[in-house]
Amino acid sequence: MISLPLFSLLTDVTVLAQHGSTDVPITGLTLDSREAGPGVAFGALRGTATDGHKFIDSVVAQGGAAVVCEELPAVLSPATTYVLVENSAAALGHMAAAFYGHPSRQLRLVGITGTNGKTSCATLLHKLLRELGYHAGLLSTVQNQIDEEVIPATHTTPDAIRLNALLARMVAAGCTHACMEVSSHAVAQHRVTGLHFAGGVFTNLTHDHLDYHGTFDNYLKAKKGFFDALPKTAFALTNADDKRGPVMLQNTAARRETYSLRGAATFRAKLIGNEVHGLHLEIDGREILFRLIGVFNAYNLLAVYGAAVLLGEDPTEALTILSGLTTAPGRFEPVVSKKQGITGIVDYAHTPDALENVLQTLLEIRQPSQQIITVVGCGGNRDAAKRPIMANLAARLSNKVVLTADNPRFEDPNDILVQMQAGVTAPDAAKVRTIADRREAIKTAVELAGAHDIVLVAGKGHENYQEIRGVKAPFDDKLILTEIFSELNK
Ligand SMILES: CC(=O)N[C@H]1[C@@H](OP(=O)(O)OP(=O)(O)OC[C@H]2O[C@@H](n3ccc(=O)[nH]c3=O)[C@H](O)[C@@H]2O)O[C@H](CO)[C@@H](O)[C@@H]1O[C@H](C)C(=O)N[C@@H](C)C(=O)N[C@H](CCC(=O)O)C(=O)O
Repeated sequence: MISLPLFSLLTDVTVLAQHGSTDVPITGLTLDSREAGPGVAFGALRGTATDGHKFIDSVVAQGGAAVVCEELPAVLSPATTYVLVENSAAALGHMAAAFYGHPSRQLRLVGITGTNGKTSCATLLHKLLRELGYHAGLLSTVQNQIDEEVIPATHTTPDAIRLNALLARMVAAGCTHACMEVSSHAVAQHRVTGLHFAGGVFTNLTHDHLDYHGTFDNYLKAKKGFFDALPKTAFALTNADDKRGPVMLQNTAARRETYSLRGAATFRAKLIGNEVHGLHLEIDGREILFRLIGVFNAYNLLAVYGAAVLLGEDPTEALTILSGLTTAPGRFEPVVSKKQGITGIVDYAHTPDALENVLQTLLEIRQPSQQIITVVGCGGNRDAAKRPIMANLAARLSNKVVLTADNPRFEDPNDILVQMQAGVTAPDAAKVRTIADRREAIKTAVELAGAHDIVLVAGKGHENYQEIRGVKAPFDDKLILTEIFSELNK
């Protein structure tokens, strides 16, 4: 069991005031009062739904050893140490890193941020490092991994305590490298504060999460905050073809590097072919055939290749391994019905940009006679502004569309569908139907498809549940598509 004096966790924290001894031994950290008890230090965070400061008294009543807060309670207990800081979340980031022995300093940690491509890049880089012979960890939306061991993920980027605990497990398992997704929520909530990165990668930035960040500018600043905090020993690798790529490199102390499919950059690729069986790229003068499909994956491959080279890996070896890799679960995953000749594609695309990318890719690689039938919904209690945009895109870029429910959460799926439909303009309206039941929607799409057509089921990708009114019921697009194909084959 870890037991460290409180003062040793505060080395990187600016303490404004303290009440009680910082010699007190700390055996655990928490940001949730319900987990507090003797030996535990509680960080009072100002959340989105409530203010953690409300729970300080209950932490004291439970025997909590210390409280880190931005505002002291009116009455202080002599049995608890209070540490006043400007930002509890940032302080907790530093404390969590110190509590677990700064595991990120013992790893070559690469953080990947951007609206789309984070999971694919993190997963591909992890696979590449493993194939190169390293012990490596992965923190992603789909799953966390220590070498082959899979640890379920609850967040894209876990909170600072869980994050450092996982990194410490990686170090204990002998990992030398780790790849992680860095979400904008994580940056804004200081989940990555206190981590030492060997490199940061930016993929792209488009409309998402405005429900949380309020404005696009705030969203951009959250992403940029990650690059601003990189140390000068790190590399900052950005997509030069994305409008916001250059912004990420401003004011960072890290070494600035770029990748591009269009112009001058540290890592350059030329698209030679983009077909159903894979991509044909020329990278740094070498022609390579990859198993991954679509221009968006050309960007992902280039980002991962760049990161590997910046980590000191041999370019030829990195490209040779990358050429054989496939993508992350739920990313452009094919489910083929041989009997009917229909190709199902399950993809996590749940943002306008990602949906457009997938549909553009399908338009590029399909045969002229193949129709595209898209099934898509939008999540409840999340960014409502994207709903009409996604329906509009689906209708414009598909031959037929079935709008359906995603994870409705606490919203009525029919209300979400009405908001989606509002984005469909007159000539496309005839292509669109709405079926709130997602299974029925997928079945209808398959019935609408003729031999050799493509059915795209977008939005949920690897998820194996559908979240309705706080309950996660089993639901797996890939499984359901497979079942529907075999039912029709009977
Ligand atoms: C909107 C959001 O980001 N919420 C995150 C946030 O919770 P919150 O601010 O809502 O917490 P709150 O309920 O207001 O409570 C405030 C504080 O009081 C504490 N509390 C609360 C009740 C109590 O009895 N005692 C107590 O101490 C809470 O532990 C918290 O520290 O801080 C929590 C602790 O870190 C997170 O678990 C929680 O993630 C929620 C579950 C979530 O769904 N987050 C999503 C939106 C998210 O973070 N997504 C990104 C990826 C996005 C993407 O790219 O797709 C991710 O990195 O996963």
